[in-house]
Amino acid sequence: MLNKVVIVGGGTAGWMTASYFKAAFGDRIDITLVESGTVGAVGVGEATFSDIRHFFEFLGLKESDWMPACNATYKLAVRFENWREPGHYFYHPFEQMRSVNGFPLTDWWLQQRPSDRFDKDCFAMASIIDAGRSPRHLNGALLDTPYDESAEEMQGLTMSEHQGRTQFPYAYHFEAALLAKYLSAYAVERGVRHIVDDVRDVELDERGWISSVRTAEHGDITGDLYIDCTGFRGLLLNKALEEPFLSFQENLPNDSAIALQVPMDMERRGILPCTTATAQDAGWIWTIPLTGRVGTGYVYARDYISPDEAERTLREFVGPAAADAEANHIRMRIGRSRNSWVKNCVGIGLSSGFVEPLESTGIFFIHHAIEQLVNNFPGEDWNPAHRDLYNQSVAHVMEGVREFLTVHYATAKRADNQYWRDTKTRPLPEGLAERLEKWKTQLPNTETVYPYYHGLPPYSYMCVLLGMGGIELNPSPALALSDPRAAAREFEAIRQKTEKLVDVLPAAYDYFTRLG
Ligand SMILES: Cc1cc2nc3c(=O)[nH]c(=O)nc-3n(C[C@H](O)[C@H](O)[C@H](O)COP(=O)(O)OP(=O)(O)OC[C@H]3O[C@@H](n4cnc5c(N)ncnc54)[C@H](O)[C@@H]3O)c2cc1C
Ligand SMILES: N[C@H](Cc1c[nH]c2cc(Cl)ccc12)C(=O)O
Repeated sequence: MLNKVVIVGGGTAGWMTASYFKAAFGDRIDITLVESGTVGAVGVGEATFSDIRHFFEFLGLKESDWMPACNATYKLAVRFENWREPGHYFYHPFEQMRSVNGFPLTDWWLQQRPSDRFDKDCFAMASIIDAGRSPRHLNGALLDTPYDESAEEMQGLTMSEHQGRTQFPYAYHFEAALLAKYLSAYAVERGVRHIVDDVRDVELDERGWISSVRTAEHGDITGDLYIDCTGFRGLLLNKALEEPFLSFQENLPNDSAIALQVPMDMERRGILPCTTATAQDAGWIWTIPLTGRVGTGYVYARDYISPDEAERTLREFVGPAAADAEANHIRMRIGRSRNSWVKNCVGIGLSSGFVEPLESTGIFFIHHAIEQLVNNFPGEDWNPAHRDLYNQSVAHVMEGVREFLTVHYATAKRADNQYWRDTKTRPLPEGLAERLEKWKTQLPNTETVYPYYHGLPPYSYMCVLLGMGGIELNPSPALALSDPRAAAREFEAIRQKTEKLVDVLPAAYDYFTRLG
């Protein structure tokens, strides 16, 4: 039986993989995780997709178990500030797009324009976030949505099976290092062998497959399957097996980040329950509220700004609270390994691929990769079809997200300096130019977005196009011939429902005080 797995790396990817495999296979799998005591994890990665709830569910963990341990908060959307013009913002929320008479509500919005805010008119979430509300009532009940948390048909599905069935109303923010610690305890309790040591060498057999990893103090560690979770280094996949890395930089030039962890009195500040991405002269700054601090960072392109200037900009943006915070400068490798599974090695996490964290896709990539690897787990015969299916699925997810992020820059109205002007003339991933043309005629739908599963539904594209404001969008001509009253009623219903929810939902901070 093929059941001996060696994971190299103890960041988010390593521990998510170890704990999920234990939950999936129990004692029938033998896992050793080796992580360096000297090379740290990247230490960022605090915002997620709502799908991550299936990960915790799979592990049998409740929010009340893991959230307080990880200083976690709720994320109801990404809020984009200043991408169109100074002072403008919009949300990309976790909320299903409604449709009226077969047309998405955003299409009706283009025709009726009840206000200048598509997000407030079409979604309840925008006003709930503006008011700093929790998506759960103090008794733990979810805000008023059609989502049934306990519905049987919602259990045990993979992320791609869930897509389109429902939209869970929130994701999480958490402290990456605390999550890794929490998951390591979970995995070790269930039998994962944990070795703290440096992998110095990777031994290959005569076929070029990995036969062992050589550590500094624990000798050679052997397994059947090796998971490379060594981050941007790609020690096994890219270095030992020489799998090439395909860069996305011609589309997405941001190659660096500087991160700060800023302690704050969150009771006084309050929690805005979303990730904020504020456009800057050479990139953008993320702001992520946790229960005891704010995580923030500037994602930028070195071609346009130096690391020192980026650090100055970030510190100014945060203000005096950042004075004592230590800067973590990070060089980002943007793109993907040509294949993430090569021979008996699978790269998961940053070794497999990464795009800038504009839509918080890093942990989603990891979760997706783990689900796919469990579904395609190799047998004794190493049937290459499993490997090929896996590689195809991982490539589609990363290529789709590459395209989605490029859409943000290509369609942002901001064009006030060279960085932002260049975003309009960069090469586009193959097929995107044609899709952008289609979206000018008809808002994105399942037929016209990137055609393979990549985690983002068509409504996510609608939000970005309507919010960024750089291309002209038109309502479907059919709407001029249609009865407008049902759509008008829907806008009014959303307005009323939102008003009520803002009134009755607790402040996000108060909810977490209760949870902790
Ligand atoms: C600036 C930035 C912001 C991000 N923000 C988000 C976000 O908001 N949301 C999101 O989903 N994702 C985000 N990500 C991505 C997220 O951080 C990663 O996907 C996640 O942390 C996984 O990292 P990893 O485990 O692959 O690598 P790492 O965290 O780098 O871990 C690598 C591990 O390998 C070990 N290692 C390395 N070399 C050796 C060796 N020789 N021997 C033994 N062990 C070794 C290290 O000790 C470490 O444990 C962000 C990434 C960056 C760069
Ligand atoms: N897989 C979906 C993807 C998704 C749907 N709406 C949003 C909003 C934001 Cl900010 C990120 C991702 C998604 C999910 O995670 O719900």
